[in-house]
Amino acid sequence: EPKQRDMKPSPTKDQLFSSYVQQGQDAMQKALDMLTDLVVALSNGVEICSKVMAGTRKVFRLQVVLDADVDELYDILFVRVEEMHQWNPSIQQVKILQRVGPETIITHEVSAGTAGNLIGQRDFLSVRHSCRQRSCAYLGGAAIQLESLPPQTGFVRAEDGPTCIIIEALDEDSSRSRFTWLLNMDVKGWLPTSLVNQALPRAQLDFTRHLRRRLAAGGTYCSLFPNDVIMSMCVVMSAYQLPLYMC
Ligand SMILES: CC(C)CCC[C@@H](C)[C@H]1CC[C@H]2[C@@H]3CC=C4C[C@@H](O)CC[C@]4(C)[C@H]3CC[C@]12C
Repeated sequence: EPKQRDMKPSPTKDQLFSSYVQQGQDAMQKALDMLTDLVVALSNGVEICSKVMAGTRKVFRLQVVLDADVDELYDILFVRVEEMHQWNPSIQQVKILQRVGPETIITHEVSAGTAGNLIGQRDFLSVRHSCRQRSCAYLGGAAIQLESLPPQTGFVRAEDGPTCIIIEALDEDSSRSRFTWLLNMDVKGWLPTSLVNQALPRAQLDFTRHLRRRLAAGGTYCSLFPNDVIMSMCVVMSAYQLPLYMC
């Protein structure tokens, strides 16, 4: 009876938080399990690993070696996740809504509706869980629902997850890492499957390209102005004969 359901006490903060941690851990485990029995295909010379899950959803695995150690990648991808839009034009915003604990956060993400994005703008509500180990880090995530942030008009609420990213130090050179990302996304909306299945691996490649550029810029990366903008500012400022330290 609806009346009785209304009377159910709402969960306490502790109960809520431990359920978020649990959802994050479950997502990570589910996503890790999905990484088996992938099918390799070649698309325009790019190797794409995928498999079709129950139903029609296709999941994609991207695996690359990056020029960064596990700490740096963990820092960029988890600790400073809110800065992601500064180096990744596919993302408009990542906002941490709630810090559930040192390893678990609730995030709201908005993708950019840029020209290269065949799918259009989406927003996501996720629980993200991380597990930092000596020579590797795991980042897991799943879509969640929050009464405080229901799907907004004008936005298509998509679902990212269960998903995971595995960052492992290379045995032969721990200043480099193997980056494995399982993308398992329901983009929602009425779109042909073939278009979605083309756009998703492309979004993964784009992400990697931007991440590589961010890593190459390293510690000198300026969050407010990309390097090329700084250079042109220097040119303009020196034209006005401003002291160079102001550049
Ligand atoms: C194809 C269209 C709809 C979407 C394109 C943008 C996609 C690729 C973007 C939107 C939000 C993004 C996610 C936002 C937050 C995180 C948490 C971080 O710890 C690892 C990266 C990860 C998991 C991002 C991966 C890339 C992502 C899924």
